[in-house]
Amino acid sequence: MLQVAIKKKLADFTLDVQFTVENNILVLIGHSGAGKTTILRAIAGLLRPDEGTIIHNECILFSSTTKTFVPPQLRRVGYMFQEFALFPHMDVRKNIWYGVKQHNHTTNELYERLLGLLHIEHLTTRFIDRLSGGEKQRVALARALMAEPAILLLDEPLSALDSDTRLELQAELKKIQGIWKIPFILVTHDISEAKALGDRFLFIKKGRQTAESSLQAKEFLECPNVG
Ligand SMILES: Nc1ncnc2c1ncn2[C@@H]1O[C@H](COP(=O)(O)OP(=O)(O)OP(=O)(O)O)[C@@H](O)[C@H]1O
Repeated sequence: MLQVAIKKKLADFTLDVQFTVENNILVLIGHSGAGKTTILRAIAGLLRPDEGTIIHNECILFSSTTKTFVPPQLRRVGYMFQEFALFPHMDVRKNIWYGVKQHNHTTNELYERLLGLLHIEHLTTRFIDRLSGGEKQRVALARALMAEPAILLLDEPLSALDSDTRLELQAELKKIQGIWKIPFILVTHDISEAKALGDRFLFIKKGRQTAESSLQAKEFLECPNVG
């Protein structure tokens, strides 16, 4: 379980949130500038909160009290950015293996499995600038999972895609979460995407959570707190 209780002074307000994530998908919803990406950056270790704790399975990743700050490369947090952050001068294979320290039987097996799961076997020698948006998304997801993260953060991962590809990849993300069984935190502005993917929802407004919910998708439609 991931436990987050942090405060961070930002330009216009103070981010102040407390939540937990089990091995399922938590969706962060809120207007642009509400603080969603800042929460992900704090969990990944790319930003240091002013106060609070971030604890994963009893391992303290951040604590202002004990002055603990585990650096990003030691956190086992996969982060899929809005713009994918793939390397254009490398082919798909190199992108997926980037950052993996060991090439052995286990990692080779994982690589083959991810190619199959994400239907990208035929793309391994293709350069990134020759891929469609949906293919890039799959490669970025394979790269994030190849590092065998204990937590996966997804910042609007499907926002650049057409609606058919989006639906297809939503189903794949859900399936992969079911197989990996680690906490996923997903940021989206799209309510139908939130409903399709989320097990729980956290509504963020000016750095504060306005409501937390484990409502089923149908009931979620009527929730008045979105935004
Ligand atoms: N390191 C920082 N120091 C101070 N203010 C920051 C910092 N990073 C972001 N901000 C500000 O904090 C607020 C929250 O930004 P954040 O990127 O977390 O929002 P968001 O909800 O992810 O928005 P979007 O949906 O547009 O991506 C914004 O007003 C932003 O300008």
